[in-house]
Amino acid sequence: MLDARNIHHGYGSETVFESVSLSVTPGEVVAIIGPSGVGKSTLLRLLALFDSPDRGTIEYGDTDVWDVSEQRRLEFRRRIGMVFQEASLFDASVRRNAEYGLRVRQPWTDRLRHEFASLVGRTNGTGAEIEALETVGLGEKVDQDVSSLSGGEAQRVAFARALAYDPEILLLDEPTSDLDPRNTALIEDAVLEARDRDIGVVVATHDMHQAERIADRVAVFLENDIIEVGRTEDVFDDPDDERTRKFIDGELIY
Ligand SMILES: Nc1ncnc2c1ncn2[C@@H]1O[C@H](COP(=O)(O)OP(=O)(O)OP(=O)(O)O)[C@@H](O)[C@H]1O
Repeated sequence: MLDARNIHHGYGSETVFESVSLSVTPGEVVAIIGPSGVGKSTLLRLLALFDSPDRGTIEYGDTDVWDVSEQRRLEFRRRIGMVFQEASLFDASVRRNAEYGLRVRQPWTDRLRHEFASLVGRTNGTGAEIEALETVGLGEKVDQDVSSLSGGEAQRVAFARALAYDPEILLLDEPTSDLDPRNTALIEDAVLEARDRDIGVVVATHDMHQAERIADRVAVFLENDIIEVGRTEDVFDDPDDERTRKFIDGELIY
C-alpha cells in the first residue's frame, strides 16, 4: 500500500542513502534493522510524508504522493500514524493525550463542541482512545496526569495516540528503546494487535530479537543502503547477503 522506490536522500551536501526501496502492505509488520545513524529515522520520516525525497518516488496505493496537491497529500498523511523515539506528550491527562490525534482530525465545529464539553467537564471522548489505552495496558490510568507516568507508560500513551485514530499505516521509531522487558512486551503485543486489525506497521529497531519476535519481513539497513529485505525467518536463518549474516551474528560492528 505504501511503497518507497529508489529513494535518495540527504541533508545539505551529506548523502544519507541512495536508491533505497521499501514497501508495507496492510496487516504486516516490517522491521528495519541496522546500526545507529544509518538512516532509519530519515526513511521513516519520508514514509510518513513529512519530507519529500531528493529523488525517487513514494506511492500510496497507485498515487505518487509528491505529484498531487498539498490537500491530497494531507489526506494520505492522515492515514499514517507515527510514534517517535521521544513520547512528546503535553501536560494533561492520559486520555486527553491519547485522543489528541482524534481531535485534530475532527471538523472544527466538532472540535469546538468537544472543547466546550471538556471545559464544563463533560468529555467522554469517542471511546477509541480508551480502547487504544486498554490495548497498551493503560485502561486503569486514563484520568491520571501524564506527568505522573513512568517513561515506559508515557511511551505507551504515545503509541495509544497513534492507534486511536485507526491509521492504515503505523510507523514506529525505536518504540521500545530504554524500556524494561514488561513495557517492551506490552508494546510488542500492541504492534501485533495493530497487525491483526489490518494496519501495516513499519518499525525501526536496534533490537534484532525484537525484529525476530514481531516482524513478518525484515529490511537490513547497512552501509547507507537496504541490502536485503525478506521474510523474517529467511533473513535470520538463511540470509542472501553475507553482511547480513555477519551483522546478525555480531561480527560486523558499526
Ligand atoms: N535534520 C538533520 N540535519 C542534518 N543531518 C541529519 C538530520 N537528521 C539526521 N541527520 C543525519 O543523517 C544520518 C542518518 O540519521 P538517522 O537519524 O536517520 O539515523 P538512524 O538510523 O535513525 O539512527 P538512530 O538509530 O541512532 O536513531 C545521521 O548521520 C544523522 O546525523
